[in-house]
Amino acid sequence: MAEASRIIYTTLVPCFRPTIQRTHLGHPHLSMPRKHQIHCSVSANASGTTQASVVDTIPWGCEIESLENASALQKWLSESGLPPQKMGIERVDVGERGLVALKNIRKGEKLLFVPPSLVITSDSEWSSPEAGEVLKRNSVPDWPLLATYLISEASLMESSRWNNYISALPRQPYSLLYWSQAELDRYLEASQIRERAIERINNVIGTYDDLRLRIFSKYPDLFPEEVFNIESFKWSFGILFSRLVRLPSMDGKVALVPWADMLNHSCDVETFLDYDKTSKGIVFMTDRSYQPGEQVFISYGKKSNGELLLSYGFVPKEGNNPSDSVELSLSLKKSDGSYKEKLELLKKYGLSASQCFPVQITGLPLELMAYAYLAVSPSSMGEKFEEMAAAASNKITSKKDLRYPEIEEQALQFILDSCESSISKYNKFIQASGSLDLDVTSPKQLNRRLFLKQLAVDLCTSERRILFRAQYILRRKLRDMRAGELRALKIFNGFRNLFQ
Ligand SMILES: C[S@@+](CC[C@H](N)C(=O)[O-])C[C@H]1O[C@@H](n2cnc3c(N)ncnc32)[C@H](O)[C@@H]1O
Repeated sequence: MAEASRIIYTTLVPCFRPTIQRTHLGHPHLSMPRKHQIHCSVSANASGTTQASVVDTIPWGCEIESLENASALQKWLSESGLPPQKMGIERVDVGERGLVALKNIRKGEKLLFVPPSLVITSDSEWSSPEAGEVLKRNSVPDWPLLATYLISEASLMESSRWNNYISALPRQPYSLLYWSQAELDRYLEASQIRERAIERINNVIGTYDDLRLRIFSKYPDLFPEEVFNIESFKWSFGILFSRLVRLPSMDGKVALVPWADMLNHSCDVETFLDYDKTSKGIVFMTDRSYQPGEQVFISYGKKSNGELLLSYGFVPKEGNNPSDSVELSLSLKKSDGSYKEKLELLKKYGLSASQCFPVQITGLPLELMAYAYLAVSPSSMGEKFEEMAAAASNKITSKKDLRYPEIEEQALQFILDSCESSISKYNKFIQASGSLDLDVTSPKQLNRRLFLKQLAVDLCTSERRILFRAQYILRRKLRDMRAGELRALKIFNGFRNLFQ
């Protein structure tokens, strides 16, 4: 039971991310139309690991480029209380479907006004009230509850009040949840996002297994396995990861907001969705003006390209995302005489012998420097180990800007070595990517592979760009330090000659 609730809990809690604060809710221009993708999925095998299997998709939702369901959605929304809009759903260059200005929209205007009655939250009424009761009695947290709610409502088709909304949702949301283990290994080997995707897939599988064991198996009439299975859960979690918003003015409540969730992400805007207490609706305030025909964007939050690929299945164009970062992994050396002592301190501060830190184009985080100090410090600096471990963690508020001039050069060299070993993995993948498709046997498979490969190449190129910058900064710093040391040595030798 404790293990079961841990699985549900971990599904909801983002994994440890030192330094960068992430906030809210998010394809590059690809040469390949998405409709040619084959639907391939990840499922659990007996050992709990993931494996690839080509399966039928779920029977509801639509192909994302289908505007037919989108017009039924607009009609239903306006009949259900959505006020007249200055935007309409159209096919767009960025994001396939999106909201496009129908009239001039000024900077600073509030748009949308989706009433709470049209918003899906954990408090929404269930078309099958008994099913909702069972989940609430078992204190199922918001995310798994909403995932089950979506499947329950979707399976009821026309009998659900959300039928028009669900029919317009993508049948296969774009997210790494839909990449097989082999695809993740093949295309994302160089990037730490591969581990994040595997962790997320396993969390979804774990959450489903937990619900099945604890609840669904006990109420098979309410939760039949033909409907509530790993395929439908992968779909509903894919929808949640790519569409759920956190509403700051509703105490951070998470919600699916029909209509608003047709807005695509742009790294150039900072505006996000929230509940407006005055108009009593979900709104966003434009931070630029739009002409009729222009696509209107919001921000899904300050997310790296890897995070956008993980949850939303797209990668912004290289250099377009000011919040982009790459995870650099540092590890304690097993040969270190103080390995055990250092590891224990790291654990005390929630860290491990191998730790990832987000590096941005603007520089390296202080936590990473503290970890590097700890990794290279000799046993004679034992009394400093704890402050280094503490500063490497993002859990403390104490001084993080540590400086130990006597080991600074070694620490910087240690980071540079990790950075260069990571760059060589990216180089290997990007160079090999031209030949990755030679073993494809069918045109359908070729299309999917080209599509995934393009996303992976875009991601790896943007991550490597940040590492190149870090490499440049580190090399320059080390060169300056070494030149300074040489100068100091020359001066010292000059003095010594003077006194000889
Ligand atoms: C909240 S939905 C937005 C509406 C979506 N385009 C639709 O038709 O349902 C998020 C999804 O839109 C797409 N998307 C959003 N912003 C994008 C962007 N800047 N580039 C490419 N795709 C984007 C991704 O497929 C993402 O998973």
